[in-house]
Amino acid sequence: MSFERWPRPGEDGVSDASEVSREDLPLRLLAEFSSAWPHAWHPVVLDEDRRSFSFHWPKAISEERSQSYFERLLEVAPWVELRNTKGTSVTRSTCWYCTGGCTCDYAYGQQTRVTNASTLQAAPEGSPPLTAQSPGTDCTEGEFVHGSVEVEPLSEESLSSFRAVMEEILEHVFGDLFPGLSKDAWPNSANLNLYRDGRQGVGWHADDELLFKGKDSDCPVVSISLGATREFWVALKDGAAPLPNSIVELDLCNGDLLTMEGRLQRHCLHLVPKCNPREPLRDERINITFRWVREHRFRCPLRRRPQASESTLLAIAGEGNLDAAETRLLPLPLRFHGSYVRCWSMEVCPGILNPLQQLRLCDGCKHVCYAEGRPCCEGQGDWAGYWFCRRSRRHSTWRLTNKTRRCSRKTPMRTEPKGPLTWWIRCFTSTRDRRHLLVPDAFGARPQVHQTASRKGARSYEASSRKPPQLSPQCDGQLSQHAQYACFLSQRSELGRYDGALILPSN
Ligand SMILES: O=C(O)CCC(=O)C(=O)O
Ligand SMILES: [Fe+2]
Repeated sequence: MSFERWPRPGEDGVSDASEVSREDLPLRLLAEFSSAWPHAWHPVVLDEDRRSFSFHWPKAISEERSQSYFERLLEVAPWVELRNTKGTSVTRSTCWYCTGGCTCDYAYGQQTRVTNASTLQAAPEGSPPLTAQSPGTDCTEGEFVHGSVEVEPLSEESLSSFRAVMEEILEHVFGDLFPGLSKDAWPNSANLNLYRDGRQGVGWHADDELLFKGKDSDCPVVSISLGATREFWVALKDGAAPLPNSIVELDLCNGDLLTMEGRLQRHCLHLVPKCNPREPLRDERINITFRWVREHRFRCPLRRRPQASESTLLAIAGEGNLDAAETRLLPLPLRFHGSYVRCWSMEVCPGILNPLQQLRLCDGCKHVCYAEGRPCCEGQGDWAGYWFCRRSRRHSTWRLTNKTRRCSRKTPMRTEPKGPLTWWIRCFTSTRDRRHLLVPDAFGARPQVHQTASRKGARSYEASSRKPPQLSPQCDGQLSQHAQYACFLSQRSELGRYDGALILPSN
């Protein structure tokens, strides 16, 4: 599997389903209508063959605004808890919002529906909770199947505050951040998700419901993230399951905006994985996915009304014609190739990790995240045979970055190694003797031990060498035996510190 792009349709045994080109059937990307095109946007998936696109705009919404939206939604949105099959745990909470008099409700999976918050009646005082609809299947993982959904009675006040926040968010996101989209082309609905902590998530699924015509036509979605950072994965669909080695992952942080467009819902699945239980429990995260309902339900009054044919809406829905000004394609900026998927190992660890990923257990974090593993890349050279996930690698960077900032505030952090490199290895242990287990093994000969320092009751030892260290399986085994051992490796040069460390298991 190549990483700068997914296999083309029909290549490497993948399905040969390709789509009509954007030249033949115009489709404009949502990002092109934003105020920050192209500089702020990072492509996540750019697959012209499959007409599938996803772009990420980090920190599109200011921290202050995001915080305010988050707090208000947490309090006033009519959250409905979704549970697992046995009803023993909550997988996430959701609610559904529509504008413009639409009364469509939203189906999570095959049967369960959540009532449209625009049509919910405020309950008279003392009335019992509403039990919403029949049990159903949510998403594609058995784990995310849930039983009947309880909707608490809502006060008139909280319902109208909910609508007010949503209107404000719509105005800011689409009015300010997408000035090129006329108001008639704004999304007319949103699905909201609340993940109370890292134990909640959403399984592999596609937003391909009939309401959005996601299965057989272009289907734009704009997702915004508020609160805690969570991972987001996208993969090519292989039948009903994700193609394991095609997973593209990124972190969605407070205020980030992500688009999914074109036929992505037809060819791909996405997921918000649960966090590693060994990491601290993450705080709440709210996600809002704005969508365009295009096939209203039978009982919805909008079904009978003629559909608006606003030209920018036609352009992002792939329904414009070749001559219309709004649907005429803009050339993509040079830095975007026609075929690209985001590849973390190329971005963060060039030369240290092999870019070909496999879904397997990470030698760093050992997190059984999905299908007994996570996307991992093998180390190169002395690191051959060790597999690391993106988070293991990021975790170690965080430590280095913090330390570097404290030590030399005036020296900017380098992202590329410059000058002669020195490899450093550091271990924390409560027993002085244990450094002898690690350090000679790592550097072969007798290295110089540079520092000993006390850190929360544990000592830290550092050793350096001009040659990359060798961590033998034997040495790794010794590390694993001692819970206090956390060892990491970094490259430093005279001119700065290379942001490229790898972390080993701390127990
Ligand atoms: O939480 C997210 O970022 C994704 C939510 C999602 O996929 C959905 O609502 O369909
Ligand atoms: Fe989704």
